[in-house]
Amino acid sequence: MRKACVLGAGSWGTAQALLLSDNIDRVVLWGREEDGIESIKEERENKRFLPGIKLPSNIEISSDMAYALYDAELAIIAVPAQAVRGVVKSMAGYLEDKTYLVNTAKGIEIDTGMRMSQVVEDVLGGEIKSRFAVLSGPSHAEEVARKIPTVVTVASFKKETAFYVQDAFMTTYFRVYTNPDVAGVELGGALKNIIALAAGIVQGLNYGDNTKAALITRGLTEITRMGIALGGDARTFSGLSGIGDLIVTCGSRYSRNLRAGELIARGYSLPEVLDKIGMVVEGVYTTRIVYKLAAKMGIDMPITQACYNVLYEGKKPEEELNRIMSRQKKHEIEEIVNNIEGW
Ligand SMILES: NC(=O)C1=CN([C@@H]2O[C@H](COP(=O)(O)OP(=O)(O)OC[C@H]3O[C@@H](n4cnc5c(N)ncnc54)[C@H](O)[C@@H]3O)[C@@H](O)[C@H]2O)C=CC1
Ligand SMILES: O=C(CO)COP(=O)(O)O
Repeated sequence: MRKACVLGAGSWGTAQALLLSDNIDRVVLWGREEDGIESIKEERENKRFLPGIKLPSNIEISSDMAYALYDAELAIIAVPAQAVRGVVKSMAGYLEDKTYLVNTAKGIEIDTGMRMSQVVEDVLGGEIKSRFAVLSGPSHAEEVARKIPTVVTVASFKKETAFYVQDAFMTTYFRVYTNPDVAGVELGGALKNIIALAAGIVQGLNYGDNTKAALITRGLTEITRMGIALGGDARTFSGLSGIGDLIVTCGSRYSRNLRAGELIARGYSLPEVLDKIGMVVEGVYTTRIVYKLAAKMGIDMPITQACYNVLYEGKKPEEELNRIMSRQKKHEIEEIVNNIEGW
């Protein structure tokens, strides 16, 4: 009998348990007791994070990490990025040699600037790399749980691991592509959340579709610039985990980062916004660390800088937008100009 476990009983963890339960005999959804594990167990529904979706009988609910990981061929990490190190530390004693480990958190560790694969390796050691993968792409829990066609990417250092994870997740409504570019896939998923916050801010200010389209497009330029500098392949940012995720997160009514930006533009303070959303808003943390990394590395990231100023320096969104619009004139794509003599 095949067994998998999902660590993190929020919206994405619950949606992934549902997804895996279509392909794998037993799925254990693990969460902390304070996350209402007992009521999820009794009601067969995660009313707080994924209301309206009943959990099938092959999903077990547990707050016992040893039980969740025992004999599992696959373990999924689905907690906020800043909690990944702690969760990986607590699973270390129970993770079996045969278990594949897949991270789905989209973020960068604030204290270290590490990507999630680096955090996992830092805790578990280099041997984990051959069994590790990252799953990312445009995929809101609310739609996946309703079996709405969704397409994502799995990246791994090892081809066989990527193929294994692809098979484990693929269903008629969930299609998975493979990609060897772990850094690129991770960075696309993390950096798009900053742009989603900015898109929410312009939406909240009642600017039009022109502004949003410009922000998405220039946001992709910014993501790609930093993504390459941190080790990603430029082509990955034109894929599902790059522009794909950017499109969904800047347009979907389910996007937490987009909604958070909107509330900020309407004058709510950051703590009020986080309280109102009630789920993790990864872009708030990613903005902080990426702003610092960009300054340290000398990388031009005007949208990230504007987000940082609004979130952490008390600057007015309208003024930040004005500042971006009136920067010095530029070519759209430097690389094209550099290759044409006389330009
Ligand atoms: N919700 C979605 O549609 C998607 C979310 N993701 C990513 O998945 C990650 C988790 O997001 P969501 O499930 O949406 O967040 P959420 O806010 O819905 O749930 C997070 C869960 O993790 C738990 N948690 C927090 N700290 C913990 C810790 N130290 N130990 C154990 N559990 C802890 C929370 O109590 C909560 O149950 C994020 O990085 C997000 O970007 C990725 C793709 C889609
Ligand atoms: O990454 C996600 C969907 O792919 C979820 O993040 P948001 O809810 O901010 O869009």
